[in-house]
Amino acid sequence: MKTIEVDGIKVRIQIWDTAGQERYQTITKQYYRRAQGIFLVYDITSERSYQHIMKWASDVDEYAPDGVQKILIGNKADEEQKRQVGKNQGLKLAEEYGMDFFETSACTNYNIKESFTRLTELVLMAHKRELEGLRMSSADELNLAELENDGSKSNGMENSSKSCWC
Ligand SMILES: Nc1nc2c(ncn2[C@@H]2O[C@H](COP(=O)(O)OP(=O)(O)OP(=O)(O)O)[C@@H](O)[C@H]2O)c(=O)[nH]1
Repeated sequence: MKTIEVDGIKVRIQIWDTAGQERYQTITKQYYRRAQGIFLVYDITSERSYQHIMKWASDVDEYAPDGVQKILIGNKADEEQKRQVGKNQGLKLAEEYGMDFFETSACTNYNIKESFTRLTELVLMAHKRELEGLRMSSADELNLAELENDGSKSNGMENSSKSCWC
């Protein structure tokens, strides 16, 4: 659990670090279901981990809720001398997936706060959009109900006037 401040609002976030190893995949997938935001993390010193992002992204598509917010992370930015994945490769992949992208370092703390703040911001914005959507659709339903009501009133009047004619 961590409390961070986004646009002056204190937000308490719950962070889960899922296991990357194949043998834990069955358990890992269960965590996706309740996630609101997901970091897809590769290691900039490992081309292989970058190639694996596609697999992670398709798992997320399959198991995470529709509106889940995602950010691509290239971690170990402090290990420049061992770099195998260019920053442009990260940016390109993130663009393909329509995600934001950060290079980070858990060692030096580079971009850690920034990426968590951004993901939280995206989750909050998505939540707000969802609430507005719900409010609008319930307003539509009310309008429809009113129209239907009016319709039945006018029907009623027609009927009552008809009954007068008889
Ligand atoms: N230099 C450097 N090393 C890092 C960084 N982040 C993690 N490491 C190291 O990388 C190794 C793996 O880190 P983990 O946090 O276990 O990686 P993980 O992806 O969670 O691994 P799984 O638990 O198998 O999913 C450890 O030795 C860490 O100390 C970083 O930003 N820079």
